[in-house]
Amino acid sequence: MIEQAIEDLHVAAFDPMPTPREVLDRIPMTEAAATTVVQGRETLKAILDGKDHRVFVVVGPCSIHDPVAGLDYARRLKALADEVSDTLVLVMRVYFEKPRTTVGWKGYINDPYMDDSFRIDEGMAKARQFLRDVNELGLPAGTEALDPISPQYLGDLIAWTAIGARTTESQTHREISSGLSTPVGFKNGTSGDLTVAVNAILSASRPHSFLGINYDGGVTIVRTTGNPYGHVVLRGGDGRPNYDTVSITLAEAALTKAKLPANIVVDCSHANSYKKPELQPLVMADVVNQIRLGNKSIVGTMIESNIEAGNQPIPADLSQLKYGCSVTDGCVDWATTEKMLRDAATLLRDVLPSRRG
Ligand SMILES: O=C[C@H](O)[C@H](O)COP(=O)(O)O
Ligand SMILES: C=C(OP(=O)(O)O)C(=O)O
Repeated sequence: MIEQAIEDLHVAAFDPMPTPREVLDRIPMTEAAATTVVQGRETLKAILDGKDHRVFVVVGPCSIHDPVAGLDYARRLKALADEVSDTLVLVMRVYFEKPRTTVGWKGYINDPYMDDSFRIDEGMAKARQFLRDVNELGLPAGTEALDPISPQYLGDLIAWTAIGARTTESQTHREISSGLSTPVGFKNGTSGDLTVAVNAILSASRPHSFLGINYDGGVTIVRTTGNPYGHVVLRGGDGRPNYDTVSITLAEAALTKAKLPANIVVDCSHANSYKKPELQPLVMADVVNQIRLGNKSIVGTMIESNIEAGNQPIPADLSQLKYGCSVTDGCVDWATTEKMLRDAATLLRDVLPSRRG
């Protein structure tokens, strides 16, 4: 028998991970959190069905790295959500998994201590705790589904899911989406290609059978029924925005041709603002203006926002981290966020009720 190893040549270790059931038992759903999740999902579905005239806004940090600052942000957002609730439905961006262009910190689940210790076991529990805390405030949460196993640990606390620009074309992510309990926004590709997002909605709306794990961590064949609440998220690409009226009209046409509802979310960040956070208010204002001028397809927007503006590199000495400032993409600060949302609510208040018929 050949003596040379032929398997796991590039694997350093297989470390244990608690099962979803163990984590759910440790951090169980509460009545208050469940109410927020259910109401959040139902409201978003009603908006996508054209039955609720409001616009939803997925707003919050590019990534969560400090739960204390994250909850500070969530409390502010909840107060603002109540203030604008006749016009806007605010969903907090609670992103724990970052898809990197090459390499970099991959988020709070992957490396919760930001020291390359990669304690995914602890990160998952901390992420669940944070999500439960946010929901208990009465604020629904939106996240990016990146890892195919994570939804088993966190999915019950999520009201809206994004599939990112780097994974919209991935069959695995389309399969997962077909079984998710939330509406799913598919980003256009990083090149700006919208076809991948339209194809993703079509794929995710159908039943799939694929490999996954159950709550006890056993390998299973997951059989899904299909998700009817897929929609596109325009985030720009290839160095060009795609929130202008021409791009929106082309997106509407692409959805109609695919016999899909013309439901569009505009991401004010990423390539739509050339990754310059200070440009996000211009994108938001433009989108609000389009709605005021009669647009019927824009159902939501996304804003990357934090307590402090901009972003910071992760320092070797973590005590040097600036409180409430992003360690991934740059964000608008809290004062700007309040202004963006209050202005939008004021400008949309009169036009929304008659908008979607
Ligand atoms: O929103 C987050 C980032 O744009 C995404 O994770 C890619 O980041 P990167 O290009 O810095 O790796
Ligand atoms: C990674 C993100 O966006 P995109 O997939 O559009 O790059 C994000 O919103 O964090």
